[in-house]
Amino acid sequence: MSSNPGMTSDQIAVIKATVPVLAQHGNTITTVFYRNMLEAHPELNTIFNTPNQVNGHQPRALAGALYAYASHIDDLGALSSAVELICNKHASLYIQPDHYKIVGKYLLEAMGEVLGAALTPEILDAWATAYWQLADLMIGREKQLYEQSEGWTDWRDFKIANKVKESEEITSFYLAPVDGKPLPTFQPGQYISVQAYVPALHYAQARQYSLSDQPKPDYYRISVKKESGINSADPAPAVTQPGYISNLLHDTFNIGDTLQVSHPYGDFFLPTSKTETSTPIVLISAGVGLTPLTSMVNTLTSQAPGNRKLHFIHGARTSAGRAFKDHIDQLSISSPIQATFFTSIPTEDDKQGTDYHHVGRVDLNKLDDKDLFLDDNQTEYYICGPERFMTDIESSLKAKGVAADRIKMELFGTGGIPH
Ligand SMILES: NC(=O)C1=CN([C@@H]2O[C@H](COP(=O)(O)OP(=O)(O)OC[C@H]3O[C@@H](n4cnc5c(N)ncnc54)[C@H](OP(=O)(O)O)[C@@H]3O)[C@@H](O)[C@H]2O)C=CC1
Repeated sequence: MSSNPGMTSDQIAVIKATVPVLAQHGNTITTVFYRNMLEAHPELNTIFNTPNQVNGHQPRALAGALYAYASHIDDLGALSSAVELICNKHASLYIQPDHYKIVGKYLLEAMGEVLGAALTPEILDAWATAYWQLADLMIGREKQLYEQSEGWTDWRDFKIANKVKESEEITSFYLAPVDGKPLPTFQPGQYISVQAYVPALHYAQARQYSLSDQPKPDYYRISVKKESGINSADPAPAVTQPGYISNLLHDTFNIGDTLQVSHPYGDFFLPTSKTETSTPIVLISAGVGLTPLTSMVNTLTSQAPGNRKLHFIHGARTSAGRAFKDHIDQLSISSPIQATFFTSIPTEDDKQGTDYHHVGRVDLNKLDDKDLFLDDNQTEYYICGPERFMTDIESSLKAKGVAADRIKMELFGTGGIPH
């Protein structure tokens, strides 16, 4: 049965019939779309991640999103978590309704350019209706998110109040608002966008960084990995060239410098209902994926130090590459939390039991079931790190009998069109 009251059954049938066309031509359509739109509207380059344009990640992701939308046009509920993720990211970039007009125009034109006469007036009409149905839904959700932002509805100037090296590659930036007004709280796990002018591109770029500390009224902390562009461990790397913003932050931004920052957003978070109860929590991260989970652990240990079961599991390539090492060690002395560390490459100086517990990548089979709190069917699992890491850990938890709704993670990007 169709659950799409905004379109006629004929239009829905037409969209479904275009699914194979999108499978074949989707990437070409979105590549042409971005090229034409950014040529006509160069001011939009600040909104889109330029390296992801160059390496084709963004056109592939959009093609995957269009494919998913067409495939589920009669079951829009299946898309709700993807739409929520995208709307949060859009809100953190201050996307406005006028942007949807530009995107709609160039997307439909790109379909025409690539498909030629195969794009009949009937198909074009169905896609125009489908586009605006989704756009209106997203504009509405983004409006709600802006309304919940207590008047903070545009980029806000922040100064770097402190810059602290946390590991070989990760440095924390303490960001304080220039206007000195108290900051809104956020849910641990959420991110902010940080925008800065990139001299090499001659325009600004924005990136999302998870907030890595518990909410504080006077600063937000982000902890940024210097992206060298080498990421051979990940078969579908998010980064394939040196990161413009992460390298600028590490190399040229210092205490006292100004950046533009968005209100916190994001739908991967530990809800207040969990911080205030004693639900057992297992946090599992790899690499810089520990940042949102560090916000969660700091919030949990500051709010409910009592009887909660909390296990922080983290994998890093080396112990020198492990951020917040002393902090987590201190927390596990003063609070009833367990901490388990995996290291891929232990050095001669590393001591097992102190610097690491297990050699290799995070492997839940090396831990006892009781240390994963598997006996409690309320336990929640929060995972963050490279995409393949997250899906592997998810499979491992499911194989141990954990229900899908107790496993939380955030998969950015759609991975393109399935083959
Ligand atoms: N959603 C969010 O809020 C955030 C997400 N992230 C995500 O985290 C990822 C970046 O992590 P980064 O530090 O660059 O990762 P790295 O590639 O540097 O790897 C870090 C650690 O993860 C291990 N690892 C890599 N791939 C896997 C895998 N498939 N299975 C198990 N372990 C693995 C590595 O093992 P080895 O040494 O063997 O390679 C290493 O120990 C990005 O994908 C980023 O998007 C980061 C911060 C916030």
